[in-house]
Amino acid sequence: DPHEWSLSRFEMGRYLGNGKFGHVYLARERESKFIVALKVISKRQLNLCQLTGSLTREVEILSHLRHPNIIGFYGFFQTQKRVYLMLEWAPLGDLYGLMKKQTNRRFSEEMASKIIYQITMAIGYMHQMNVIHRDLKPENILCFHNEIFKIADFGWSVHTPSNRRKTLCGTLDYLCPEMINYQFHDNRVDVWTIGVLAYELVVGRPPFESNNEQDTKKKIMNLMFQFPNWCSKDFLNFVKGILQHDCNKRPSIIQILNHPWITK
Ligand SMILES: CC[C@@H](NC(=O)c1cc2[nH]nc(NC(=O)c3ccc(N4CCN(C)CC4)cc3)c2s1)c1ccccc1
Repeated sequence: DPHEWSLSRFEMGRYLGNGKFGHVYLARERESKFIVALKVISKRQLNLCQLTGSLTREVEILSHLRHPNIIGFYGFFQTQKRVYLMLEWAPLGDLYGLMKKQTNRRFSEEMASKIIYQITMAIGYMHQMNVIHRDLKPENILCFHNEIFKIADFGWSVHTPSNRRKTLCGTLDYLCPEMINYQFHDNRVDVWTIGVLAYELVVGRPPFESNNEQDTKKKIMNLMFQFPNWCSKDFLNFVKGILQHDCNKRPSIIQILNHPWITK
């Protein structure tokens, strides 16, 4: 581009919302009139929480990922105090807001299945690029016209070494299962979240929801969740297949995409 990106090249629009370490605004590039979502992150807050690394990783990851169900990233610029990410504009807001507007504040199984299909395609692409998202939830999925949905906010994503498991210590041979669960992230964490997301979109609340963290953790560790009686057999089978403690028993991305609840 003829000259550097800077804030002066944009007309700032309305405030759209906020996330962990920043806010997002609508903005229009003056010459081209191109609309973007400008994500503004304060460096001070990042430094305070030693999270500059996660922003660098987010920019690094976003600039390498290109997929129809991952939010577009056009570049970034910074001032003394802030970093600005130029992101694709999603006109219908996030999936959490859209879900709350549905009848009974939840989606039909048919609609939820379409959403899960698109998100799973994006996750599968990310895993091929050795990236795990780690923070999949309705608030981090943005909505477009024609029932298109895209993953946003890679603030907690990391690169995984391809197929090798990252542990903090020693070889896997001597680690007991619960230690393993807490000692490394591999891309099956995203598979688990696809199951949680599917449940929330269809039922209207997450499977292990409780009013305090301990109870939620207890429900997760003991796999305590039920389905309302109106859920289909395929749906029960889909979610139960994914929400398994032993990550080796969880389906692969391909198996998820070929499940009857997705393909029918
Ligand atoms: C997903 C969180 C993440 N967000 C992004 O990266 C985001 C990137 C990006 N692109 N377009 C967006 N659109 C909106 O935020 C939006 C919000 C509400 C809207 N409506 C309200 C309801 N109305 C009926 C229709 C219009 C429409 C668009 C967002 S958010 C983030 C993370 C950290 C800091 C800031 C933002």
